[in-house]
Amino acid sequence: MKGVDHLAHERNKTEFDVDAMKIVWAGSRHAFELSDRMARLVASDPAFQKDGRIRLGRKELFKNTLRKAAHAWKRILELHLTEEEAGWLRNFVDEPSFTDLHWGMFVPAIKGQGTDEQQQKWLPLAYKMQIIGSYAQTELGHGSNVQGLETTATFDPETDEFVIHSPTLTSSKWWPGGLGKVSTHAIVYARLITNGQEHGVHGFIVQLRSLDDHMPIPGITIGDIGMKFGNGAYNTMDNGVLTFDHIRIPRNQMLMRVLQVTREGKCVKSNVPRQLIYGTMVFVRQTIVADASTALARAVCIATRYSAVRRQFGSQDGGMETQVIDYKTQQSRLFPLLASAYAFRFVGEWLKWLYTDVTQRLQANDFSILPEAHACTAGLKSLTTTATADAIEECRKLCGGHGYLCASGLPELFAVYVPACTYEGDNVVLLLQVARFLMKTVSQLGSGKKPVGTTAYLGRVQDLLQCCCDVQTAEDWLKPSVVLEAFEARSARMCVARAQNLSKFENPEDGFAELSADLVEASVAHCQLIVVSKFIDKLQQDIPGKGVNRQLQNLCYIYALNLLHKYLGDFLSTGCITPKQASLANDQLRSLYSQIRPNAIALVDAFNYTDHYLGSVLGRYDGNVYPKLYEEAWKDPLNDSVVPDGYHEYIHPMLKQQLRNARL
Ligand SMILES: CC/C=C\C/C=C\C/C=C\C/C=C\C/C=C\C/C=C\CC/C=C/C(=O)SCCNC(=O)CCNC(=O)[C@H](O)C(C)(C)COP(=O)(O)OP(=O)(O)OC[C@H]1O[C@@H](n2cnc3c(N)ncnc32)[C@H](O)[C@@H]1OP(=O)(O)O
Ligand SMILES: Cc1cc2nc3c(=O)[nH]c(=O)nc-3n(C[C@H](O)[C@H](O)[C@H](O)COP(=O)(O)OP(=O)(O)OC[C@H]3O[C@@H](n4cnc5c(N)ncnc54)[C@H](O)[C@@H]3O)c2cc1C
Repeated sequence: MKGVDHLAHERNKTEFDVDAMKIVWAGSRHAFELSDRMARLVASDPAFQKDGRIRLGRKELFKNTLRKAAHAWKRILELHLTEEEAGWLRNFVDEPSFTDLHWGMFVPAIKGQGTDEQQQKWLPLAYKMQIIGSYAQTELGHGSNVQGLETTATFDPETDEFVIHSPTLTSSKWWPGGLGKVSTHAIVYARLITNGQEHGVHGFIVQLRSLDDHMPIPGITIGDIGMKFGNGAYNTMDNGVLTFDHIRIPRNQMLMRVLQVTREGKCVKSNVPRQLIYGTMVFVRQTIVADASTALARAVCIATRYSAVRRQFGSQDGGMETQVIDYKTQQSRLFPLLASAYAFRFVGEWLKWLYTDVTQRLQANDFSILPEAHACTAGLKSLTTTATADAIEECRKLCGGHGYLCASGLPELFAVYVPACTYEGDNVVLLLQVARFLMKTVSQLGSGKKPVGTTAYLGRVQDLLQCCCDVQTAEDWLKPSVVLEAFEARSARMCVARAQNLSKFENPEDGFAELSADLVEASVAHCQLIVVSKFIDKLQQDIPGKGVNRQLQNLCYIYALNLLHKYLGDFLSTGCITPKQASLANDQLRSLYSQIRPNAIALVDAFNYTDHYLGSVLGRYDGNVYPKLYEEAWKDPLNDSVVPDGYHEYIHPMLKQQLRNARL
């Protein structure tokens, strides 16, 4: 059987309506149709082809990215695409570039932190790309500790200007994407100083380069910080270094939604909380969660299709060998990742809803759920990006040797994805933020303050500390209430135990530092509970399509029970479940793998990825892996000549030398 036939045969086994699942995956029919149209538009345009990207040198690679970004903008204007359509188009171009920062951080920062007048002035310029913006927060010396940033913005009342200055080497802005070679402007985060007094870190709109000849504004030193991990990958981005030598900007270029500086240099607080200065990060972290499911789904799609095509061992009577997807070990590694892709999709959908809700409340001066929004975006960003980065590497291994070839698409996907564990907040630092939120919530339980939202379960802490898991058979693990209670009890018990340990310290900050590794574990448990509970919520919705809900149920329980298996130590040590119940969960997991198996290919087809977007010979929709892999090898520049360049200089003399030695 050829690879092509393998996948056709697999698709015949499907037990659910794949087109209906495509809509579930996309979020709505509208989102499906729009993303499908944009994916095809990009895939059919030769200007967006990606072949050979990994072989380009840095300069060529970067210029190629500039060309694609310009072409994308041209098509957006020609086709009068909406903002939503344009976003999808850029996504399918599939190449990190300065436009990510412009649309993803510069524009949102002005929207979130700018006053109405500032928005009216700057947004039209940004929307028409008459200016290109970056987000310059991190410095050489500080990234995580935002309050430790050193760049200063000193108000000069004589000229009604701020003087932006880099007082030390470590105050150099370092990392901002799009900054190195492209951006004309940036939101620069700096310590505000007025009348000799410091007022914390704020954002300022600063012009960096001339709009006529692109030269840096006098007093600004700017460049790229150098090559990053992997070929192609994130090297299409010009992450930059930037220093200021007393650069003057008008007073009205400080983003003043949170704090206004008057003509006299007086600081006037508005009614919005200071934390809103961090609002852009909350927004981006939320988008990163949605993107995690996309990246994970790509890797899983490649590994699943290839696992159905690949055969090793097991031939009987000269018959065909076993498809590697039929090995239980392969299933136990692959199917939880497939389930995670769906789980992250749905939690991403929910997080988007939460973000929209918070934004609307903020507009109505209701700031009550800002701490929860911060904890959820920080925690879920950390959980989903860590899991996705690990999963991409696991998918590479699931594809055996061929997974290591760039033609598999996995090395580049890994290299481009892995910094997501660091940018927008180091994943451990973010989990510590969640831990602070959880410990605060637990400490307030005695005062009668009822926790709401994702921490509502902590309001039932007494019950959860005593509850006994009610599982007697493997089938009992398919009850949503049972699974939910196990995850809630585990998280509640871990939080309470950490809070009790913290209370033994005289100084809470000392305790927090000493127990930080344990606290991070409690944060992970809490975030996993959120993902499980949002998946279960999804199952309660009316989901149309033959067999679709059944598949989602299977995936949901695979996600939950695999976590239970992986974090068994937590569940057993907190006494939420017994070893016997854990063993039943494992039995159920194996049964679920068997049920998912015939649907695996259709479940990845539901992601609706074009071959262009996947960029993988192993993950091709038609399964025609071997002929294409063979063809691909001959495209390598090393194969341009039969005898390699360097033969006469290095190989031939060596061989001759050996011959001479042999004769001696
Ligand atoms: C083959 C494939 C090829 C190509 C592929 C193509 C495409 C790529 C594919 C995949 C890529 C995937 C996704 C890409 C999508 C987007 C990303 C694009 C680009 C990335 C650009 C990156 C940008 C950046 O990194 S910008 C810099 C980000 N920096 C950080 O995140 C810094 C982290 N630090 C902090 O956030 C904080 O300072 C802190 C850690 C929270 C520390 O604060 P601390 O408590 O010490 O002190 P504070 O006084 O500051 O805070 C006290 C108080 O405030 C509350 N708080 C803190 N933060 C927030 C917040 N954000 N919102 C609300 N409240 C907040 C905190 O809880 C305290 O509250 P209490 O006082 O009540 O306790
Ligand atoms: C590809 C990429 C793109 C980026 N783009 C941008 C951008 O556009 N704009 C921008 O402003 N920035 C950008 N950044 C910077 C990024 O936001 C920071 O690198 C990130 O926030 C981490 O900060 P850091 O580098 O200071 O790490 P550090 O904080 O120095 O982390 C080093 C180690 O210390 C640990 N650590 C730090 N603090 C604590 C603590 N309190 N407790 C326990 N452990 C701790 C961390 O877990 C980590 O293991 C980008 C970074 C990358 C890699």
